[in-house]
Amino acid sequence: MHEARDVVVLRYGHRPGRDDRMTTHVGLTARALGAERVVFPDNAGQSAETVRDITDRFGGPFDVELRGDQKAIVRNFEGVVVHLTMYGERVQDVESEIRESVGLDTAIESAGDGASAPQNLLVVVGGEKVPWALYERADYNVGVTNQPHSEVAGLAVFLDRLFDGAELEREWTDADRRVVPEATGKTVVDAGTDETRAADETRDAGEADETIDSGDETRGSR
Ligand SMILES: C[S@@+](CC[C@H](N)C(=O)[O-])C[C@H]1O[C@@H](n2cnc3c(N)ncnc32)[C@H](O)[C@@H]1O
Repeated sequence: MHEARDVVVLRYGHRPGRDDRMTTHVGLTARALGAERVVFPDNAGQSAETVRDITDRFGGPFDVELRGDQKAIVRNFEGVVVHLTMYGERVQDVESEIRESVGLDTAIESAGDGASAPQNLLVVVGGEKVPWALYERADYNVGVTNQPHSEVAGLAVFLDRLFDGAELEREWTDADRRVVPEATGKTVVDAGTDETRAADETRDAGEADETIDSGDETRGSR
């Protein structure tokens, strides 16, 4: 196996109020689907707080960073930069090359000698219009279909392709709570003891729902 590499998601641009819910969901999706870290613009403190709160309750490891220098992060990133855009190359055409470059291609990993060293990966998703320089700097401009949709949908599909579904089996550490998968119901247990919170189960699941939605003040649509 190669040494660990980091998958970092960068939310490029944020309009406070209008983008709160989308930015929060970019962070939650990055966390849930296998990234190590999300970087938000420094005016997205409310979204950062929500994602940190979910991580505290439902586990990690996962880091949230607030940074004001997004152009510099992209310019100076040491590793592979993927920019998700509807104008990009089809994800199904480039996913294997990207997986290989970050050491996630199982065929290459098992090849041992001769396999290139894994690199960190920066996945950039936009909000409002992103600068042309980002298209030029990116090692890959990748489209999840060449149809307009959302940064959350694009990120989710891209990460699942990147990890080939392995992220769905992830174990979480330092969680207070764990959701029990079931056909019907909303059961949450104490992660440490696995003791069912019988009386509180519906309330706890409801709290998580509320927190996730807390960035949505329905202040207008995109
Ligand atoms: C709602 S779009 C806005 C795009 C903006 N109008 C522009 O021209 O850059 C916000 C983000 O969603 C992502 N996105 C939208 N459609 C996509 C697609 N088909 N594939 C990959 N990412 C997509 C991109 O990261 C984009 O920056």
